[in-house]
Amino acid sequence: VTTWHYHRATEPATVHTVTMVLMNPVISKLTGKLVVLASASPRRLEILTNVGLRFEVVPSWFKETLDKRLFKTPHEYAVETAKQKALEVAKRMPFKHLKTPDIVIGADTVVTVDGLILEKPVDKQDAYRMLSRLSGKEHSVFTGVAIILCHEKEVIDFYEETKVKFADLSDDLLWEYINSGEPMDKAGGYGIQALGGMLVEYVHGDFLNVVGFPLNQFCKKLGLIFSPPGSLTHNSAQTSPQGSPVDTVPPAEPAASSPPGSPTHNGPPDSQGQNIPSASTAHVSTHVNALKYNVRENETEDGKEKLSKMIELMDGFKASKVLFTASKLHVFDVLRSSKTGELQAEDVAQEIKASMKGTERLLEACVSLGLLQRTGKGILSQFLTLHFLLSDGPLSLQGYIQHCNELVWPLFTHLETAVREGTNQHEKAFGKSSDNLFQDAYYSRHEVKLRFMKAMHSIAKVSGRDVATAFDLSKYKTACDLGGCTGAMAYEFAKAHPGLSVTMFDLPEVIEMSGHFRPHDADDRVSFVAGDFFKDELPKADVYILARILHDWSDEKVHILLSKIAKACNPGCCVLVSEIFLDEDRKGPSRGLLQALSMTEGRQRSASEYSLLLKSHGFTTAQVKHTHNLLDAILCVAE
Ligand SMILES: Cc1cn([C@@H]2O[C@H](COP(=O)(O)OP(=O)(O)OP(=O)(O)O)[C@@H](O)[C@H]2O)c(=O)[nH]c1=O
Repeated sequence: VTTWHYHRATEPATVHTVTMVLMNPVISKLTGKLVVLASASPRRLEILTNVGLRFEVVPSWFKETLDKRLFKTPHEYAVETAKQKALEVAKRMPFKHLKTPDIVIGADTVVTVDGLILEKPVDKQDAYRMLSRLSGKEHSVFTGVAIILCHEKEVIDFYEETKVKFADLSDDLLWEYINSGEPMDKAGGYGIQALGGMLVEYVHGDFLNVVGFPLNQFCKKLGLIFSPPGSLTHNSAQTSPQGSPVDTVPPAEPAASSPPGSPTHNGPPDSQGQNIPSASTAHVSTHVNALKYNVRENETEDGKEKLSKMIELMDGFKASKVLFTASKLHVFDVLRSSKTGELQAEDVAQEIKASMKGTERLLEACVSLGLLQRTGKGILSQFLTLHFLLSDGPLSLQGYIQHCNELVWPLFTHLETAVREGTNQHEKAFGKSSDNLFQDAYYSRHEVKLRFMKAMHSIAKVSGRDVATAFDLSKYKTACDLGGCTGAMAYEFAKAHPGLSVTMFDLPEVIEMSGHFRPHDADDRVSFVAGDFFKDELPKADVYILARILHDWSDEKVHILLSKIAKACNPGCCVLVSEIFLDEDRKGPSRGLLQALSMTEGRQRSASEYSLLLKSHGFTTAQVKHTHNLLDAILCVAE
């Protein structure tokens, strides 16, 4: 066990330290607490020492092996790594060192360029590859920081970005620099604080962040945590870009959502018989223990921003219903069909057969929400949203909007009961229970079935291209879209991959109606096969597509389906799962988490959870793609 104690005696002068402490009341708040820096970086030690912080150094044993592909952004990767480094030390200390720290600080610095994350070079050649990539370009340095409050079981995390531009560097200069030995223990292969400073043309942002620790933001965060009530001096620190400044985490649970390769944190209890918090089981608290409520808080910019967020949330349901109603009454179609694309409120009222007063209010609300535009002469459709709002057209979301209005809205009116009982509220909302969601709720009556299919069709149309082009599938000849509904996704795959024939497989009653949705120029490489993917034999294919399927089912049912696919697959064949991927810490996206509230037996999962489910059936994750569209995608190959 390596523990380095930092001794005050090594400081140059006591007077100097006292001045520091006085200058920084935040740092002095930590006096008397056992603060641990979970880092072997001499630069972090120096930065924190220089401001008078007293701490112990216990380098983390956490290996930086998280799968980078599972993170949407480099800073999420850096923050998660910092969190894992700090958690490892927080868990180990009570056992190996027989003391529980008050605070553990972890950090991780990465350099990003050309969409790549660069960490410490493994050898000289690697350093050369990194530095020559950085030559003549601007790059970003992200440091993720995690502060663990061990007794409160809270993790505060944040990151800082600094932009650095390198001059054009000759090979001779690069090799001379590499041979100095400086690059080897530094992210991106350089040290801006030493010889590496000579490579730099400019720095935008916090210099110390590049060196390895964003001191300024760190102090602001400490201010947020330790300021006494009534003092606003430190409460103005910016909120973590990760979300709320402090997230409360409960005692550790099995790390179901940990990315592959990350350790689980359901370790043994600490000396007080409590578990150290685990970052992988994110539980959100709206109440921040460490921040006492301050009545004048809403006078600050931050307070005002939070108030407007609250107002937005309180009114959110009204805004949704305005969109649903305007869409159902065909307001957008009516505006489009007018010769000028512009109408007076009374013309709209007449066309949609509604009262003048009601129509006027609806149109005004639509203008305020950015759905319509008011001109000198009347009301106009917003060009940018129009193609989503019309009832026809390639990118129409009308089907999904109406599904939200007719099915999801009634379910959400029973949310309280759904939360209390943990069950779906179909019976309360629609007067009948649904044991089999698809047979009983979605595909029961003709019009309900059509509405559900229109909803799935619009999602597939809007997201299909991004999903179909997410991965290179050129080596595959056949694909099977399981539960492909109207075939919209299958047609997108056929369009994106000229060498691919796609079988659309769905229940007979769905296939029967899919003709309504067939495009005029239907590609004959798409064929339709009827069957139940839980009961019937699956068509043979090189690629199995599961778009918006798995979230509807429990892990148990998912395993049944995946084992059938695994049996049908030859080595090298693959499964492409397309869903909303939850962030690894389950803090977002809210679109996915809100959808989960009206789910029946299914659940929303992160990319690594899908990856683990597939791994247990012999599929290795090849790539993950966050599309920034309605659905993300993961490609897993049979071993
Ligand atoms: C860009 C840059 C980086 N660094 C050092 O690069 C390491 C990053 O690696 P890490 O994984 O974040 O930390 P580590 O050194 O492995 O320590 P640990 O916290 O124990 O993981 C840290 O040292 C930083 O100072 C510099 O010293 N100067 C610079 O200009």
